[in-house]
Amino acid sequence: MFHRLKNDFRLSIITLLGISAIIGITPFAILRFVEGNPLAGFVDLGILSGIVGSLAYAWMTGDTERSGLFLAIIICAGAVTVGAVMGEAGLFWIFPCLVTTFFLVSSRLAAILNLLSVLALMSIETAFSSTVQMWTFATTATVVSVCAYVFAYRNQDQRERLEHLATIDPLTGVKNRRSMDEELNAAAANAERSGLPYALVMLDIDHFKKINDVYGHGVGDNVLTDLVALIERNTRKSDQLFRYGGEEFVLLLPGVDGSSLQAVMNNLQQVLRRHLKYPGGPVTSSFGVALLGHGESVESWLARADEALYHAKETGRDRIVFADKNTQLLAEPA
Ligand SMILES: Nc1nc2c(ncn2[C@@H]2O[C@H](COP(=O)(O)OP(=O)(O)OP(=O)(O)O)[C@@H](O)[C@H]2O)c(=O)[nH]1
Repeated sequence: MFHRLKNDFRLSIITLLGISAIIGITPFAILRFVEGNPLAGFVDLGILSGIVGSLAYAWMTGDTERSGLFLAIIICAGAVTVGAVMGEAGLFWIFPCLVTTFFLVSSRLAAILNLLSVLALMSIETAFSSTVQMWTFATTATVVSVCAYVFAYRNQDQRERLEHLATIDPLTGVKNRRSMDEELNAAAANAERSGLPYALVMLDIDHFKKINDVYGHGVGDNVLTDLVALIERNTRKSDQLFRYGGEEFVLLLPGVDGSSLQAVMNNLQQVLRRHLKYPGGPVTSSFGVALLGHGESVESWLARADEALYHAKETGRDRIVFADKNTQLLAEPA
């Protein structure tokens, strides 16, 4: 539970706001009934049920986009209804709602929802005691919305930047090992659900240390970026490349097995042999390839590909080694 809250920003916001709203609104709902205003009491109860429903939906399905939107609509509609039913005393509820929407949906959608809510309230004659009060309300609501918009925009921008820094390898621009773990787990879950075959390739540049030692790290870096460009140009859009560490990469190939996998690998090896170069000549690579077995864990899948790569290195480099389902190694002709 804490893991989900920590890793899913919107879920944590929905949970925090949902619980705050429940704690904040419940005493008012009770008070309305005690004071003999059942209409307002039922409005509060309706809002509370909507919030609880969105919260439960978010936790059960993980679909925080839809539940966030649902929650934003409920609180805006709720605030407008409270303003309509209670008049002046109910108007203040719109202000926390105007800020909250920016945490639940995209900034643009939040701005639209806020505008619609303020216009809806302004169209209810009984909600305001005078025209001056109505325009004062409209102005303050706009100021609050604009400030919340600027804050949410900056916040989202910074979050995206942080996410980029945490998941992308700065040298090559491909995803790093951290994102790889997530993607491999997602692939294994999808394979289990849909039966789609997945292949994993561990690729390691041969004698890379020599390139660095003789020509310097700058040349080594260029070889790494050239390798990534070549692989990306010669694989499908659905394939994903990750930097596993140093001069080692992992390529995740969905939807290939058997002979098509062999063809993909042979083509990739040829492309790299032909086009990957450093000032001292061509650069070769070794490959360990493993198909995801039925019910196999990601750890075992990676270990088999790693073992196959080790075998490729041990048996002369510049080779593709396929690991079969039972972790026995099948050396392919280079
Ligand atoms: N230029 C550059 N070098 C790196 C980077 N990351 C790791 N390396 C170097 O990669 C080299 C890896 O060397 P080894 O693990 O001995 O592998 P190798 O020389 O390729 O030998 P084999 O894999 O056995 O063929 C080391 O010299 C690291 O310093 C990087 O980002 N840029």
